[in-house]
Amino acid sequence: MGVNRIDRCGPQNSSDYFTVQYQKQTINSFESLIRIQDFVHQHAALARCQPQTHWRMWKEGYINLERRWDRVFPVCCSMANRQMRLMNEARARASFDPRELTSIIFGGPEAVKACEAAFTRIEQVLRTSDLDKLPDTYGDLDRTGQFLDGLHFGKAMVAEKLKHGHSVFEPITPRYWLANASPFGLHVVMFIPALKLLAAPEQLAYWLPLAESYKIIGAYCQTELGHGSFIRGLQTTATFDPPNDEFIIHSPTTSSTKYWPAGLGYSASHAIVMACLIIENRNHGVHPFIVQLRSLEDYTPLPGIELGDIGLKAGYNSVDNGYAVFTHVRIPRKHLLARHAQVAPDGTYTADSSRPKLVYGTMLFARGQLVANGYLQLAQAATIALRYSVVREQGTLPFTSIPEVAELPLLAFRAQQQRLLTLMSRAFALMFAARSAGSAYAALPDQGHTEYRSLELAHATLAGLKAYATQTVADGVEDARKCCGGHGYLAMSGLPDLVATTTVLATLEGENCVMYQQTARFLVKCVHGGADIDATVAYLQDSADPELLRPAVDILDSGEQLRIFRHRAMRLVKEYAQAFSASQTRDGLNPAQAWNTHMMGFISAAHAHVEYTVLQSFVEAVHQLDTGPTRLVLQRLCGLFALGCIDGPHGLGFFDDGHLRATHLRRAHVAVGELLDNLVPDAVALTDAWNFSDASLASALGCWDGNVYERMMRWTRQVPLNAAVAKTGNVFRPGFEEFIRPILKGKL
Ligand SMILES: Cc1cc2nc3c(=O)[nH]c(=O)nc-3n(C[C@H](O)[C@H](O)[C@H](O)COP(=O)(O)OP(=O)(O)OC[C@H]3O[C@@H](n4cnc5c(N)ncnc54)[C@H](O)[C@@H]3O)c2cc1C
Repeated sequence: MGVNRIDRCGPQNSSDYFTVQYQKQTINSFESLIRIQDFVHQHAALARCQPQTHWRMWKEGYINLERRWDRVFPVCCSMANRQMRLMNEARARASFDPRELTSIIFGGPEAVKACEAAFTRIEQVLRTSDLDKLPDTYGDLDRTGQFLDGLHFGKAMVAEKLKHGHSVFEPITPRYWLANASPFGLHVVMFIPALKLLAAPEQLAYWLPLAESYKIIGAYCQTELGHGSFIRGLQTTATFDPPNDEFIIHSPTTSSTKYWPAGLGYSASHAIVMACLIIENRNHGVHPFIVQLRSLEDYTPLPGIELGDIGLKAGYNSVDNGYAVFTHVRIPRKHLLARHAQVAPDGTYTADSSRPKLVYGTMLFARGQLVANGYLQLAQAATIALRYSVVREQGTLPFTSIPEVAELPLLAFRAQQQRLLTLMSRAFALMFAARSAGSAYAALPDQGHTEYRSLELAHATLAGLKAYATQTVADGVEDARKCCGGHGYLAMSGLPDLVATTTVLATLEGENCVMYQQTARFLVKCVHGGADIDATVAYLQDSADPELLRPAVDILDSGEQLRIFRHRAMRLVKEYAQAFSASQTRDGLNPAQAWNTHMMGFISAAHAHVEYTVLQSFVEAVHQLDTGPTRLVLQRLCGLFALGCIDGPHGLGFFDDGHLRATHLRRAHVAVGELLDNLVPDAVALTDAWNFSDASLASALGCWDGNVYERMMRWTRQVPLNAAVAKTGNVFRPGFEEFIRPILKGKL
């Protein structure tokens, strides 16, 4: 039998928890799972467990499942249909142990365990682990329903954090969306970091404990109807009133209405409001003020403050992005966050010289969070599409007839392999790049104004990486959706949600075109920079290095690839820096005109620089691993990533100065084919390595077990429209009586 014992280990008299232990050598194959099926089934029936579908606890031949029983039961009971067998066979072809890679992704076995435990707990609270049930979010949720859903998971995230003291759900939601999707997400991602960056010590001592214990809930209130990217254009005013020792927060125009801040509609009690500081008719520029929005007793808006939700969006409807109109709202003087600028009772204004940059440090921190977590959604989309491509069989290759050969799984087609495994390679590339950039923003909230130089570097690094990462993620998620054909367009595939929640990342926390330009400005400065230029950009001064200009030899070698990427970045940055100068000296343009003339070039140059650093991080991360199958699979992904960039939409920059030639491209095509041949057997194991729970994927196409068609039909029958109509003789009465019958009867 192979099963030693099954014990309850949950709350007394509860059938929810079990410890299941199997003998070491017997649980190492699919067959051994099938053998224990009857035993497991019998015990499940005795315990009256609901059969639900989830299994991801296959470890070292010994399993100690201190987890919900429902994760074990169904796979054992029903691992019978063709799709599940295909999935199982594909999984068995892996050349490496996915748990080893999981450990690399999440930072060690203990971190993996803690993360799994957090997900298990929160999925129980949210009741999302029953995969026989159509996820609520794919039912009939209107704007209000979606917001309530957001409040539900937002509250669970807060409770999990406060009770278990971890940060798993600070940057992401239980679906791996960015925390911006929770009504309380920006409280952690922007409000608290803004306090840490902008409040004076005594202010921090007062506000931080309130915020960290959720006695207040904060929003970050910057964007207005009329201005987002151009922060100096904000119009909300904070006028100092010395006799009363107060500021008066006011929205002087319609376009100054605060519009977009997450949680501002109905969730936040307080906000950090970015407003122009006016003292005796002099505008000192945009400053941060802490403003109480609602009564902490009954949550009514305070006098002079109009608040509301901005309505349905393309995504993120779980959060109440809101608007605020301030009409002469008075706040105490000490509510100006005064770490970098102060107003004395007599109206004397003092500020650090670096204040203008530091004020926007909060956005830097938020960008860092976005870079550090955005790739997870790309990995989710690749997981769904790869798993689906393993079990969906459709058609054959040209020149074969159906009786001759069985239909092929989608992943047998080269195009599908290349598209999806390239997406997988990009998810890893972004992950390693995020890690390398991590140190740039991790320390930000605690930095003082003395670190201005490192702030400038962090700003330039994160701006470009934010743009690169978010575009890669959004494009990739959309391609994964397309790779799933019609079913990928169904909400229940999980992909439309991923598309909606990632497409916006190009816009929020700094629009991507604007971000690339900020990096470009820094790079241009570095070309002419002094001796203390940072190591990450020092190559821009290497013009005399003949090594950089040497024609490419073996583009399959990672060292050579790095050189090629560096060459492209250096050439583009210098070329546009020179063009920028020439437009001024030769053509008489002023700097703004010259910049505008070459804007697209600067964006390409910044993109090339970021892509070089991303590849650099990937190559370095692979080199640091011990030799073995896991390193080999990552090395192949790294190669696929690099060659995919050369052959991608931005690849022209490698060729247009003749550094790479058509022969290189042909060589790259052959090499990509070889890499794919080696990677396809590892496709499912790569998806497993990310360790996404089925509930977090919420996808009928992408579950671990491969049971796609049965799950799709089970969920489809539960679609509220179908469930309701089933009760009325399977006729949609209102539709039939009012619209269909008149047509049929000619009574229009
Ligand atoms: C889901 C979501 C959540 C948000 N949450 C918050 C929040 O919590 N708090 C908050 O304060 N705000 C929030 N925002 C607002 C967000 O920060 C802004 O929308 C964002 O910064 C983009 O600014 P914008 O809307 O002014 O775009 P615009 O600047 O108007 O951009 C429009 C177009 O103009 C181009 N453009 C603009 N300037 C330049 C330039 N200098 N050079 C070249 N091209 C340019 C852009 O590339 C873009 O193509 C949120 C927005 C969204 C969508």
